[in-house]
Amino acid sequence: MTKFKDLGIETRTLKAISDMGFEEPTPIQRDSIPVALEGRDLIGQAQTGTGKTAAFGIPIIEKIDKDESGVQALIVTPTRELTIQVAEELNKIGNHKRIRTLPIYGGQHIGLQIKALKKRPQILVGTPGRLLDHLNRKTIRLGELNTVVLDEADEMLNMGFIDDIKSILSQIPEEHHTMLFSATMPKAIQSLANQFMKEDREIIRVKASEMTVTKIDQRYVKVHEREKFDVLCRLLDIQAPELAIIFGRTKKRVDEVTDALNKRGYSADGIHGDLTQQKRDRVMKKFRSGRVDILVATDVAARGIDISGVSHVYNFDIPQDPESYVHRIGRTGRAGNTGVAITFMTSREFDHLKTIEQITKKRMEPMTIPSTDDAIEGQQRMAADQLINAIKNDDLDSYHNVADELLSQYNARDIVAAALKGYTKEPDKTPVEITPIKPLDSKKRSSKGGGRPYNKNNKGKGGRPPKRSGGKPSQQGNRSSGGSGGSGNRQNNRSHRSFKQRVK
Ligand SMILES: Nc1ncnc2c1ncn2[C@@H]1O[C@H](COP(=O)(O)OP(=O)(O)OP(=O)(O)O)[C@@H](O)[C@H]1O
Ligand SMILES: [Mg+2]
Repeated sequence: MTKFKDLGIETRTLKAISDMGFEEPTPIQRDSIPVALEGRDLIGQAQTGTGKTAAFGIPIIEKIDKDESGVQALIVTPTRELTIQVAEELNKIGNHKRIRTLPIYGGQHIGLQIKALKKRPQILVGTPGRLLDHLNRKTIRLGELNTVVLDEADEMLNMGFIDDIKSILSQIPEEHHTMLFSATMPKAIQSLANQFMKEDREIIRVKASEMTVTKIDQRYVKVHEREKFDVLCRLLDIQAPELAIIFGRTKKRVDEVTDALNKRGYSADGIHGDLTQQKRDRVMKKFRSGRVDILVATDVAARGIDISGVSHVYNFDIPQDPESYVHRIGRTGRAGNTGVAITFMTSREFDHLKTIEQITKKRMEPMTIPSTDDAIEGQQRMAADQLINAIKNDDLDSYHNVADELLSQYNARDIVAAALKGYTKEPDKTPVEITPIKPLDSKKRSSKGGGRPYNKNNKGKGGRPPKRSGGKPSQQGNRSSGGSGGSGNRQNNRSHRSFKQRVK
């Protein structure tokens, strides 16, 4: 079995890798690192969550020359959140070598970025728009650059970033090497490779019979549009995800589902391209730290985002194309963990489901809609788990006197049942407002091109363009919460459901 030290990596980087808890290289790392160390161009394709970041991050750190003062490596990513995450991972890999990586993304104060750039980071990670902005202002110079990575390269094509990328690449020295990484490499990527890469580029594809990770249990539920939200709540009650991501098609959808979940006592927050960067950062931090357990998102969170503990992904709306499906469900089942992905499909979207299955070469198992009774039982089982957990882990001595008193007066079965009832979140019927959306039009999808068509008018500066979250989102902020009432008295908020907290 190949070890990191067999790949020609120096001690300080090996130490950093070991600090990160990586014991041995993943296949994409094993195959890519030597090629990248040689300075050759490469296209790397491997399933979601299999360590592509370190596959380019480790050789980049290895090749940085600390005696040079300019930017030596540039990583371009499609979203701000991914930029932040990739920069964090590179800072970890370069920790002992003291290599500085700086994230550069739209929505963040440009003055602060200029200040940080003056500290001379050796590596930049950024979104195309903001990088270009700095290049135009001459606050970033790439005269000493020797490595460029396009992470999620196909997505940057979909988003119409090609012209920005061309402009960026036109400002770097002739002598450089380029790496493209993604879990999906539709045919359109070929023209990108022809334009930007050397002919002797290496294509590294980690062989897998399916495009998706086998450890993700993939299912679909056939639902009516109007049933979707209630079915979602029942599934959450039964499956009790550790952390879950729910993908919706539009920004409005994300706002509505987030509000509705909170009204029903779940702890959810939403993310999409219309939120300020501060809000986006806050939401991601809350979700990463587990302060909310449900992230409701447009596809803005589908690519590359790595959050441990995401046990379930729900496609509240079936994704527009198979690539989007692969990336969305790939937010779970990462780094060898298991995961569950459930896709809601209305009867007119069957063609879409079939297209996804064809491209991923994986069948989704049908699932029947759980009943309210199933949901109640699911909740009771969760309550029982909490009780058992407390019996095993908590100091219960101070409760024994009262417990003995109860046992002398009541039957043990009733006492346990009452305790369980106290911890059980009974099905919540609080009215919520979810505006129905039209099913996907099956004619829209062309499976050949691989993803959404390139549309340069959709380009946005430094962040997500408005296109794929659809709708007319700018007016969503003042939406009334509908005739729900009674949302303030929830006591079953998920974040307050631990046994200890509820006892108090
Ligand atoms: N060699 C390794 N051993 C153990 N864990 C690893 C290793 N390499 C990476 N990881 C971890 O695996 C997780 C997924 O890695 P990463 O985000 O790089 O995946 P990816 O292939 O880029 O996925 P995506 O296609 O979704 O972008 C991260 O938490 C990372 O820290
Ligand atoms: Mg990645």
